[in-house]
Amino acid sequence: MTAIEVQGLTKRYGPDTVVDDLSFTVSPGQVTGFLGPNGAGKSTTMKMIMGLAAPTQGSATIGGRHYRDLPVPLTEVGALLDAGAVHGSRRAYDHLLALAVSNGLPRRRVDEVLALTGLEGVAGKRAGGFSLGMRQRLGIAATLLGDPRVLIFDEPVNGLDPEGIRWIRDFMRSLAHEGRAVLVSSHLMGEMAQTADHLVVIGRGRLIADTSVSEFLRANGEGTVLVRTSERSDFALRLTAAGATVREGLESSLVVSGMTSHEIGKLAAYHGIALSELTPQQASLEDAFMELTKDSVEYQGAAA
Ligand SMILES: Nc1ncnc2c1ncn2[C@@H]1O[C@H](COP(=O)(O)OP(=O)(O)OP(=O)(O)O)[C@@H](O)[C@H]1O
Repeated sequence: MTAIEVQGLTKRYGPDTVVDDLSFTVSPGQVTGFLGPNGAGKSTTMKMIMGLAAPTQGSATIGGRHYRDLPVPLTEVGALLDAGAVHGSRRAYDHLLALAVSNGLPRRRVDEVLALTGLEGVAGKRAGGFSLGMRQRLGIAATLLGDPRVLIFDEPVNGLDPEGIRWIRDFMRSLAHEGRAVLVSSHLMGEMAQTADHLVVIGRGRLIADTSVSEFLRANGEGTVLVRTSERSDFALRLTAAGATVREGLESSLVVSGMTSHEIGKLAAYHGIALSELTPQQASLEDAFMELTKDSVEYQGAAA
């Protein structure tokens, strides 16, 4: 069953439509990256999924039910929407215990989630003294108390150092490998490309792209090679015959996919064709993302 289903979801605040007829699904067993520039409506969408904001129109369901109809929500869905939401004076263990008890969950889950998130050593310490990375881990531990099949994280790597980012990324992936559905928001394409299997991209509250990461990478130039030669049409035919896909690039260049630059160089040598350029293209995902969301960002800028 689809883990999260968002259908025609719309949120208006006064005259502003911040989420606009949004539909997408989040499937089990994968990390779905929820991407969009600042102010695109990601947090608002997540809040509506979690029953923290009421949709103006449309619906968001978890395992086929609205959040408000889940008998024990923590056992179905865990969400980290704001890592700062922990009382600084509370000890990590007590924070988790209070959540477990108030949700009717067994005490042993507290020890289990502390171990899962590598916080056993600091269980007795006050959260106020935690680094941002530790607070994020504590927030993630809380989402796992009810062992839910669905997890939602809003910008979990914001402000973390590379080690913290790496830990969160690996953890999200392991949760998905266990068959859980993981929805994680970010405004950084590069980060998502390394973490997610699937991407849902929004701008100005509207759906811009709903695609697998591999498809996105393919469509945005990863693995192409720029080739220049005076024997352009001849070499294009040779490349196509060898199984490559060739299209025209700027200034009489060829953009080749499906072959490495090494293979292309060897093919040229074999046919005695001189190349004046042979350059593997570094796909800039951030560029592709900016291009994709350009209109929504420009709108934001003009409105600000
Ligand atoms: N309670 C509210 N009342 C009025 N406007 C709101 C409210 N909450 C959010 N907004 C507006 O809705 C838009 C979308 O905000 P949202 O926080 O969902 O975006 P986001 O994609 O999560 O961005 P960010 O990465 O900056 O958090 C913004 O323009 C924001 O100002």
